[in-house]
Amino acid sequence: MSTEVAQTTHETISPIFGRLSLSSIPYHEPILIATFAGVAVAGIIFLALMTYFKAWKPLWTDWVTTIDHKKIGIMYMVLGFIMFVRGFADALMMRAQQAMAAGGAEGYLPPHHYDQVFTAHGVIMIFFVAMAFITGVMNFVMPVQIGARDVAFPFLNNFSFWMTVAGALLVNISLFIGEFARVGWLAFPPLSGAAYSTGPGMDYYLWALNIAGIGTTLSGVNMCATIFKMRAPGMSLFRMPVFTWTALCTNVLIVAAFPVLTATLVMLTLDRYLGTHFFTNDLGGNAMMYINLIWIWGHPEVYILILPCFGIFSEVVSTFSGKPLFGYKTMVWATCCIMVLSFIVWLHHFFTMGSGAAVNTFFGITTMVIAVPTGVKIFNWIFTMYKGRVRFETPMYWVIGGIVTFTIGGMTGVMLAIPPVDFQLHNSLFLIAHFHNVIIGGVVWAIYAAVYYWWPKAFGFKLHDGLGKASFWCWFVGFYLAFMPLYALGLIGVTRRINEYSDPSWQPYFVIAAIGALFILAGILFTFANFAYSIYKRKELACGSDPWNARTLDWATSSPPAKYNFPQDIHVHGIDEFWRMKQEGFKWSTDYQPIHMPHYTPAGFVISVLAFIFGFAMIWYMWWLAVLSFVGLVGYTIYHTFNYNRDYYIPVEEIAETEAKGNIA
Ligand code: HEA
Ligand code: HEM
Ligand SMILES: [Cu+2]
Repeated sequence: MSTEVAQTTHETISPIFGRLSLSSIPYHEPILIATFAGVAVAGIIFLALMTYFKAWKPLWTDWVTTIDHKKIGIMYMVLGFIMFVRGFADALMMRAQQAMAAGGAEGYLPPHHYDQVFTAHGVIMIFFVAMAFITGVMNFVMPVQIGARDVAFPFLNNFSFWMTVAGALLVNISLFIGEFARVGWLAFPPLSGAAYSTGPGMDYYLWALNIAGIGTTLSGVNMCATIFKMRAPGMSLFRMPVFTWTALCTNVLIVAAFPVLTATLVMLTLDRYLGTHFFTNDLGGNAMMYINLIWIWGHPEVYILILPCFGIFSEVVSTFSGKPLFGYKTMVWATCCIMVLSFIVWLHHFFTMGSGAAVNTFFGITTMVIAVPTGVKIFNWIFTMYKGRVRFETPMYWVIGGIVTFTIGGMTGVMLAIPPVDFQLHNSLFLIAHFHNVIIGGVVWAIYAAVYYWWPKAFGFKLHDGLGKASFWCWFVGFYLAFMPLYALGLIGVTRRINEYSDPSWQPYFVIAAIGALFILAGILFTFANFAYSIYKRKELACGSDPWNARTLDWATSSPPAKYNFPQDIHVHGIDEFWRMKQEGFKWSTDYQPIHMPHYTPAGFVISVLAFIFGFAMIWYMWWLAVLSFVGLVGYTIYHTFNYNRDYYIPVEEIAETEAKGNIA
């Protein structure tokens, strides 16, 4: 009950501001004040630059209201990089704290702050970095790969994006107004329940993820519909590029798994706000139910992240080896197998919680079985490179480094899948090393590969190769320095989520890990420097529409693609259609037809702003504002359904003019 919460915290709830008061501003925390000052200065510089360059109007008309899948894809990437800076700052803070706090030293982060930092890091990295990145790449690439003009529901796509931003904003606002959760990234009850997590931190967590989760689910529906209904004529399922296949499997997983997350978090929200007892020990509730439900979503979630990245590996490997992908069909079936298997392994996250030997054995074996289709993929990539003329450009560096690193992380995953071993390693730093090993090698570096690979498609010029390779080497060395010591520490029994430790012999490992994080910082900075440098030198780095001599339809468009993607419909005859077109000396004809396109609309943005206000009001118990914003949200949504002016035709003259200019949008 809310009264129960109020009783345990002795909070006073004002009718206007709810439980928000001046004491919610953490002005006694110097780190937060400094961060706030930094963010404020950066914000003022941003506002000034936007005004100076008169960029507000284009920002609104070309980006905020856009329903073009390519622009939405780019906006997801921008969100991902911004949130990555935040998540990585948290990581640096943890690395610094653990390097200092040995043998009685307390370091500089008190426990209540440290706990918020690792929770925020985990939540941000998974939901707003990794998810934003893969959704961004899928948005940009998948529709052009299947020869479509846009996704199936373009408005919904814009709405999904802004809902994700609303969730991300809530997490970040908690830095300066109130606090964030201190419960770990999956918020297990009873710790996350009303009795043990009293302040607003846990409510920030719930509303941020509830709101962003709606965006993700709808985006999953949208992408599935796009792949099923929008493929160019002739593109049967077994002619789809492998990246599109992986996007399909990932979005099927999203549609199947995210509703479970939403339902679970809604039940926890009800426990906290209305005093229900889904996950309490009293009155028939069961906290173990939460553990099961959250992992029934959580395990598929890690494959949601990795599958599109396997798709990126596949596209880059075959392009840079100058060969068709080895074993296309086995690659597709391996992806489908992983998709199905990912739903029957969730219990490996809590072998130690008393399920018994038979159940543990079952889930241990199903988990190990996933190594088989994953191994198929690794060998397919190796055989694609074998006897190919491999070109070692930056995207290929990330991919080869990524495959090697991911394989090591996968192997340690298989070790964790052995229940007796897991009894030793569960919740140790070995586990932390395992998943950073698969996520950084498999997901983050695949995203870097994708950025370096598709950047020329998005903007018409390449990123600088030397800076790209410098970034890669710093990341590569940094990763191994930062995470190999954690395997060693985990094996000697060091647990996760500690902010200090008494045994000084652990300290050298933590110091090495901190140095590794600094190398990673250099790797990140090299890529940001590369963005700036390459934009500055864009004339010199300009390239044609097919700079890598690629094989799939995404490269058949101009760079950047016109807003309608393709001037004519494409008829697909096989796998690697663009390669075939090039062999046959394909040229677009000048016989254009008007192209049917959707209008831009501010509706997605407006609804998401209202959702953000609603979330904020719920977190702070400002009931009047919650009711008002919710009514506004529903009202505006209904109003939007009466907007009949949704589409238009691009006239033939405009297409001819665009194409004559060399196709540039
Ligand atoms: C992208 C994310 C990702 C991926 C792809 C994986 C992949 C795998 N994971 Fe991991 N895992 C996480 C992210 C990921 N994991 C996270 C975030 C957690 C912790 C969450 C938390 O508690 O906070 C976790 C936790 C976790 C646990 C729980 C441990 C514990 O809490 O005590 C286990 C246990 O079984 C496990 C196993 C595996 C296995 C077997 C794979 C396999 O899919 C790997 C398969 C790949 C290979 C094996 C390499 C290539 C294969 C070959 C070259 C063929 C030959 C190989 C063999 C014959 C072995 N993972
Ligand atoms: C870039 C370099 C990174 C560094 C240096 C880093 C560092 C850390 C550290 C120190 C912890 C706490 C470990 C502990 O409990 O003792 C942690 C936890 C975690 N990290 Fe990272 N991380 C990085 C990137 C990422 C990425 C890219 C992701 C996911 C996409 C990620 C996801 C997580 C998660 C889910 C946790 C667990 C949080 C929890 O315990 O609730 N990290 N990381
Ligand atoms: Cu798992």
